[in-house]
Amino acid sequence: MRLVQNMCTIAEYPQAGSASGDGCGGASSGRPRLIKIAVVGASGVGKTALVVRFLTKRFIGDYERNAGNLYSRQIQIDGEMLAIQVQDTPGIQIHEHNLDCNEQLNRCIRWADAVVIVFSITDYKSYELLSHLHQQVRQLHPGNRVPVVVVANKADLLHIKEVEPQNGLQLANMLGCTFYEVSVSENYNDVFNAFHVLCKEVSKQQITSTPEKRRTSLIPRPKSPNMQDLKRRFKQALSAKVRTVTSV
Ligand SMILES: Nc1nc2c(ncn2[C@@H]2O[C@H](COP(=O)(O)OP(=O)(O)OP(=O)(O)O)[C@@H](O)[C@H]2O)c(=O)[nH]1
Repeated sequence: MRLVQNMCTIAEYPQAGSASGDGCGGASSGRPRLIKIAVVGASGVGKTALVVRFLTKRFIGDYERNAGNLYSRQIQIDGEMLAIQVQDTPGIQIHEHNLDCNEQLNRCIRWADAVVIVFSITDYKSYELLSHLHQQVRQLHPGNRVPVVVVANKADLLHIKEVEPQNGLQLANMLGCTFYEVSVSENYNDVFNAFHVLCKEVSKQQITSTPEKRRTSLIPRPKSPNMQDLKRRFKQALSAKVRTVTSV
């Protein structure tokens, strides 16, 4: 795993639509296709722990408020090597039911090909943020169905839960998102599956959209008629007609 940069420099990374950032650079340039994932959610829900667990299999037990780091790693999915960039974002605050989404967070969401929204089953407020965040993603990607996975974390802390995991599932279904209940501290496989499914979804989108673009550019345009040739053939036809008329 490689920690790329602090997210302040995120703009320096390939943007969606650029040669390596639009997912179509891999096949032609030999570079692996790039998949960019933003991990968002309230403070303390386990975003950093989730990202680090996915990338290193290790669990971080310490809590340190983070400013947002960008991690990169190559992983193989369905036989293809993909370059994954995961942006960990600072915890979001909610003020009187208004989402305090700063420009930094918006930039991360805009940058991403896919989003993981994390809440903790031990924190009802973090659950309430879920639909606000989902709305924010849809607003920042108008007309583009960016895949979103909802992760309900800290499933090992059932004795202090404030949210029924079932509620998380229902809400995720309503929003059209895939749902995963995980314990980052106890289970690596569920964490891996959540990211794996997301990467597969993005990869599928990239593959289906790219050949389409290519195909349309490869379809041979009907040749514009050669005017000289048309004139010649027209003259020929005319003179043949004239000949037929005079012979009659
Ligand atoms: N018991 C338990 N603790 C967890 C789990 N996931 C994360 N934690 C702990 O929760 C605390 C917060 O985790 P972080 O990953 O730092 O949370 P964060 O969402 O990145 O927090 P911010 O940086 O404030 O946004 C840490 O002490 C983690 O060890 C889990 O599945 N179970």
